[in-house]
Amino acid sequence: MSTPIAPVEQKRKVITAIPGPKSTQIIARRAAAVSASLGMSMPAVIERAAGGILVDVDGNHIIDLGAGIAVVNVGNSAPHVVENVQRQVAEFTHTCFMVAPYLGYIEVCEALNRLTPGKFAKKSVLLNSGAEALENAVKIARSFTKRQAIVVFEHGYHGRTNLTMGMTAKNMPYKDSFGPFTPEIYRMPMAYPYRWEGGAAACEKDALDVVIHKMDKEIGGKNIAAIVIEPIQGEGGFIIPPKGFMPGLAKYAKDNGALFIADEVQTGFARTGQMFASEDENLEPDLITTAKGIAGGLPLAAVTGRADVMDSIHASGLGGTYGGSPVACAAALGAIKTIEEDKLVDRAKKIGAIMSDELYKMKAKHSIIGEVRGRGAMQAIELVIPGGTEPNTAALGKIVKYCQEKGVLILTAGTYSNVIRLIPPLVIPEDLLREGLSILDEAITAVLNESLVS
Ligand SMILES: Cc1ncc(COP(=O)(O)O)c(CNCCCC(=O)O)c1O
Repeated sequence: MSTPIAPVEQKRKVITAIPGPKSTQIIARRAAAVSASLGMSMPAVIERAAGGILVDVDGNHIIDLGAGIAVVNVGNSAPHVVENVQRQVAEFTHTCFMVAPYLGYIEVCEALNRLTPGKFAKKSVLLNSGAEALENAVKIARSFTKRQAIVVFEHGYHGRTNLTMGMTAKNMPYKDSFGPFTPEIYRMPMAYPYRWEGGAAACEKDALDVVIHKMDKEIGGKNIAAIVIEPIQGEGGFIIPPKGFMPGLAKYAKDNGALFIADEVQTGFARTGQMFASEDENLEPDLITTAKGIAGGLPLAAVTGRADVMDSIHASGLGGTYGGSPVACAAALGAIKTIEEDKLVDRAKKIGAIMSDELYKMKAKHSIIGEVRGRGAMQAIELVIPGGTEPNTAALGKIVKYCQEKGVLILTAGTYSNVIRLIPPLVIPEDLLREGLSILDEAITAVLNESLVS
């Protein structure tokens, strides 16, 4: 057993500039060794992390409001995850589940089949990344329905592989120069209340009809293999469709012999204050894709859905070398145990209420905030030029930089690069969360004052 390591103090500490001297040296090595294409939201090289804190190599303690893009919902190095992984990695690391099976993979599938919405028999297949889960969900849908058309939505994000780039809406940075993309992907308007012509009421009244009309006239319902949508669009900017939109799409799919696929890669595993966001309107998707929060930081993803659908694929039509690796499965069982034991679904609700309250207070003070939106521990503000709805991308960068310099990591999103999203670990202590939010408020004030001065 490895030697115990000191706990991470849950306190923000900024003892050097960020990046500090050691980070600066390592980042220079990063520049020399790593493709310049890779992003770097926070210029701080991390050496420890737990709870709501990231510790960099210079000893700075940074408040983490990003959770590695909604991955470490249970926190970095969560005890059950560490314990399971240490045991598993010492027992065996890989057999390839298609070659020689192992219990952990089966137990993760049993948990997914139990935890996902749907009062029908379910089965699962495990993969390595969200994009791979989407790839497999589309394969399964096309094979089951014997159809090809895949319906996706504006502002949607589904991955960076060729198929999932085609499904993803935003060109830069995800798609530009990487085409051609696979055919038979059809993008529909998204029910985006804040930016719908006529506003939220018109969106609730008209969006579903607009989409159904387009699917009927431009694709033909009988040609659709699947409708794929995120219950809350993540990279697109935490866009929440009005009530009725998702159920309406699910009904259309059912009425036309297509599958309804919920992409819960970012919304899944307690993030939204429910185990899965699909529960919010009692959706029972034919297939659900999951990843991110599933395994406490280890790479794992899944497609879970109707057993008749999952069993319709010819022998060995699904597979891959590493999918559902024993170590990732051990981590997932630890993460799921943590979510259930520590009641992180309820915790996400509490975190969401705190963040939403504070964001609305900020909105009352700052006209730069066009909208506050979110569900559970998945909250966002959309930044606009005061007095209108024009996206305010310039302010976004300045606010993020200010927060970074104060030792707070926040992430951005949005088709127009004007959304600040808050997706902290669900185990973040309340005082740290509130401190991080207060620094965000301070950042907005500072940027606004600067713009008034400059
Ligand atoms: C809904 C939804 N589906 C699919 C995916 C893809 O999951 P992978 O594990 O990144 O492949 C995501 C990943 N989102 C973060 C992408 C980060 C980046 O690449 O810049 C998602 O949010």
